[in-house]
Amino acid sequence: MSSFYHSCRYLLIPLLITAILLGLIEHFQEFWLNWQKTIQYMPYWLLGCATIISLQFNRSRLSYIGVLLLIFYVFSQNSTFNPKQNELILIAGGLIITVFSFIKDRGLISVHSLLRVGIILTCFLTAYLWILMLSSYSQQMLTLHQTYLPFLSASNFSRLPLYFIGTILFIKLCWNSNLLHTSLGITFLLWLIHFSFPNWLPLSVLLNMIAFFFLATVLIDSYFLAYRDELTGLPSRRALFNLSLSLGRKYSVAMVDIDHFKKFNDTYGHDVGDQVLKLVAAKLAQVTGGGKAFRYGGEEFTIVFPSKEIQRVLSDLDQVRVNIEKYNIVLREEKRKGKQDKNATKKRNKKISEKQPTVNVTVSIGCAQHQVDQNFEQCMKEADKALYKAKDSGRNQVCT
Ligand SMILES: Nc1nc2c(ncn2[C@@H]2O[C@H](COP(=O)(O)OP(=O)(O)OP(=O)(O)O)[C@@H](O)[C@H]2O)c(=O)[nH]1
Repeated sequence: MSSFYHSCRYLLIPLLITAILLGLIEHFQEFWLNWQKTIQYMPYWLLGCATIISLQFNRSRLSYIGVLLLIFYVFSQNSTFNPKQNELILIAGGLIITVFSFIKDRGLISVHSLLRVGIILTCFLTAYLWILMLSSYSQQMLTLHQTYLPFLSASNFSRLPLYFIGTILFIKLCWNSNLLHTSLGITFLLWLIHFSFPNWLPLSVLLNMIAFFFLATVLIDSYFLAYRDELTGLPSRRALFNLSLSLGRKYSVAMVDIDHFKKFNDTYGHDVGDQVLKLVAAKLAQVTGGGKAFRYGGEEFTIVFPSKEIQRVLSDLDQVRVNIEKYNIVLREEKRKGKQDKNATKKRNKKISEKQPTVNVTVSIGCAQHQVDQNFEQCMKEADKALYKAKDSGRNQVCT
């Protein structure tokens, strides 16, 4: 369920937005056609900005593609391509986008830049060789086409490598969906649309859309970097203090701490400890009663109940405590050592999956209600005192 939610958030929703945007742009064509001159200049600015900002935020793949799209746009404004050149650019572009979805972001001025330039040239060379093969061995290709893929039109057959890599890119997006990959997928889609339906929407409009997605990716990613905890996915301490500014007079705060977590780490290792932190975070995120969970730091979490008195949240907190206590955590061994340990890890994994050992953790919770003349930090301190009380009284309980 959570992976479906993840796919929806990072893949299906942006794809839906793209489809809606395309529909709206087409529907309101007569309005924006009056602005066509301005729209024609916009890709220079928008793509230029997207390229520079992506670079600033270490999203060099978007910068590379932004620069290539700008170069293509400049050329297409000043000259026309013949059909073979068109096919070459289409296939090479598709290849570059797909390969870029498999490599990592690196600084622009580094040894990796040479590799990226090499990749771009190789993609052009591969597309060129395919086009050359189509024309040099036209008879053999025609036989191949008619024997194995007769349902494809001649133009679709010549784009076969593109459809093949498009499928690979789509599988990659489903497998490992994040905003950057989705942005690359949408670029691929709009690229294909431009070459398949050249008279549908002007290139400038499609490039403006791509620039919009690049900018949105960088901005949303930076927001998550600033306000989300990377390990657990919960909002971070910064997000907690942001929320505190918008709280009214009535609210309750709970501090949650995993019991004997040091011992747990020492027994099972830091990687398993991380797994447990993620699972506890997932349970805390499901707290009822309108509570919002945050990772405060280390193995400590905070839950804020806006507009709630303490008496109304204690049962919700106790329920979440029981949920965590009852949850059987299946231990999964993670790859945490070098290659030499691979075989040993495989053996361990096999053993674990045979026996499926499980562990349980408990949490202690301290809760306080905001008092008049108290600020947020003071209220948290009260919750922290209650947490110590819960620890001193034997742990695995909620105290006020
Ligand atoms: N795996 C993992 N461990 C962490 C992380 N952050 C903090 N810890 C560990 O959490 C443990 C906290 O231990 P303590 O503060 O001594 O408390 P405790 O063992 O939970 O004991 P009580 O709170 O008294 O029940 C330390 O061992 C930290 O190394 C993290 O991100 N991942």
